[in-house]
Amino acid sequence: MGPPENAMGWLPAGNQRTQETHTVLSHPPRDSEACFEPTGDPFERAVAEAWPAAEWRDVNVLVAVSGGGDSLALMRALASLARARPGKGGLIVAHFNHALRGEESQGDQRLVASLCSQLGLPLETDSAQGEARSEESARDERYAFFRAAADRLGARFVATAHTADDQVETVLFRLLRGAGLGGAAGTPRCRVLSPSCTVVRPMLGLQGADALAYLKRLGQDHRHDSSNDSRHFTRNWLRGELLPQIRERMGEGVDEAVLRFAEQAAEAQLFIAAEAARLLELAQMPAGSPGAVRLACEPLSEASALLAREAIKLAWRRAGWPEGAMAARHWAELLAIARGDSAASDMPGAIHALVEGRGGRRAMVLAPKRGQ
Ligand SMILES: Nc1ncnc2c1ncn2[C@@H]1O[C@H](COP(=O)(O)OP(=O)(O)OP(=O)(O)O)[C@@H](O)[C@H]1O
Repeated sequence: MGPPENAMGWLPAGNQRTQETHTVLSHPPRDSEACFEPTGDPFERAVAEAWPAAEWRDVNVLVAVSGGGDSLALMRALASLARARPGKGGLIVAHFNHALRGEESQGDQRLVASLCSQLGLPLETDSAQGEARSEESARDERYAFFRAAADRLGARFVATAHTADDQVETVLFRLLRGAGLGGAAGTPRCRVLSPSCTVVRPMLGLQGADALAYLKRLGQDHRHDSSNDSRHFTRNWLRGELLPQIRERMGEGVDEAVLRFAEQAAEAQLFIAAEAARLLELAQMPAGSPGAVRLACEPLSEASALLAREAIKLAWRRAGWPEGAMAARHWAELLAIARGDSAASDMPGAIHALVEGRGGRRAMVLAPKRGQ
């Protein structure tokens, strides 16, 4: 589906109401000149530099707005930039009400809705059906909502307001929990959400303090998420207690140091991924039976352990087998089997590994166990 268009570049009238749980409110811009006058504000310039308007003004963009300071700043900046540089696309605000904080969650939604109405931006919302079991499941629900909304509204991008502060927290948090190089690379600037939609994070290089200063200049209120004050969740403790202590002890430069490390990790990860894909091309053989994966052992034995392990992981991922149950020792075991250092065995996730052939013609076959 191409991006819907109408005279203003917003949604066609027929798209304004599509599902019971979704609402798209299209308001005539009230006091629009005051709202949209490009201010030449440094924050807007920084957002424009990170994500040039030429990349998004001719397509529909969902702006993910929670009601907190970062995402309201992104919404205001993109709205101002869109006004300064009109195109064929439109901004649509997307808010997911997790309904985890009672009246506070309703207040978040009201603030987002009222700002949409003030700026003349369409709003797409949905609410959680039950209480999310974990932060992960809440996030999954939110991204499922973004995916469905982007698909239905023909949005090419979902823009989120992750900042450099979020990135520092994410990288430290993952390292402390035992991330590999990929995890240490942090949140990517872009990621594919669906075949037709990409998540972009134009504020990854900006700080939350810049966003708040911008809102202050605009006289724009924002919401405070009281659950962030609780130290119950490790991530909040890291943000609220550990990081301030680290900064006090080691200076503000620690943030830069963590971000530089994350960038290097991302670069290294990209390089390794490309090399692993090349190695897999050499190793992959016709599977023989449906759902199975057959890999020639020779190229895997000759390559470095790092690349061979990554090639096996890639084959596993491409087969669509779950990675959750695979710990580092399981990947190491598969590698040892491929290299002839260990006998074939059962892997978690109901996959069986066996070795066929001899010498230079050995192949490792991975296949779901019978009856699974
Ligand atoms: N309820 C929400 N509705 C719409 N957008 C949201 C909502 N919550 C978060 N977002 C978007 O996601 C961004 C990051 O939010 P937050 O840091 O809370 O998410 P996270 O779960 O830590 O990260 P991730 O989105 O990578 O999983 C926000 O700045 C905003 O753009």
